[in-house]
Amino acid sequence: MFSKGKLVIFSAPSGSGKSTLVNHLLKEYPKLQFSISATSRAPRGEEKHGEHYYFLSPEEFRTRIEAAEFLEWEEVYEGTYYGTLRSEVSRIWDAGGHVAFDIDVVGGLNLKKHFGKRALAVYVKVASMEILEQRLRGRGTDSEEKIAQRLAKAEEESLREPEFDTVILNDDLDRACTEVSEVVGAFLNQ
Ligand SMILES: Nc1nc2c(ncn2[C@@H]2O[C@H](COP(=O)(O)OP(=O)(O)O)[C@@H](O)[C@H]2O)c(=O)[nH]1
Ligand SMILES: Nc1ncnc2c1ncn2[C@@H]1O[C@H](COP(=O)(O)OP(=O)(O)O)[C@@H](O)[C@H]1O
Repeated sequence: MFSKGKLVIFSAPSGSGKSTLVNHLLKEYPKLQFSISATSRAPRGEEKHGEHYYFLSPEEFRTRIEAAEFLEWEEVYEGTYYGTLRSEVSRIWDAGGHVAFDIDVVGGLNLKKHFGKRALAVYVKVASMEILEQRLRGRGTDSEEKIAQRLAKAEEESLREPEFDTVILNDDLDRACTEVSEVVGAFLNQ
């Protein structure tokens, strides 16, 4: 286990555009496959178990923590767990792929520490908190309370930007997609 493949970690405050950029990359690099996180939050809209997340009850999540099934996990928002299952990385590597993660800043830096040079840690940045707020509202998936929670967390997360290998400014989407493809392509080919 864990003897092959690379890892590309995308972290940023919620609403910065991680999912948008990761989805673009997954189409461009077929060997790059998405690590499906586990969460104890409820599915939103069209989200499906085993595709967007593994949706677990808080009890099941805690049982799996006890069983050491997670590479990293966190209570990202009060009462809501998120984590990366060890089995996700082995599933993708065993199939000959590279792993792409869309996770929060603390989780991303923990994975980078764990995997070292085998991993590229990318921080996705927006030009201002106002733009972040506009994107969170524009996405139309979160209540006012959830938006406030995410903005409060964003302030803290942005302080850790210097710890990442690469920073991508997601202002113009086409330009950010091109930049991210170049950076990730170079890493996967090296
Ligand atoms: N540590 C950690 N954070 C995660 C994981 N999966 C998702 N997250 C983060 O949890 C936060 C909430 O995710 P989600 O509710 O899907 O919301 P969104 O980022 O607003 O789309 C985001 O910052 C995600 O990046 C994981 O496996 N581990
Ligand atoms: N460069 C961009 N310009 C304008 N809107 C964007 C851009 N990138 C992403 N968005 C939009 O912003 C919202 C948040 O993006 P998303 O990828 O869900 O963020 P994250 O995964 O980081 O929470 C979505 O509605 C998305 O379509």
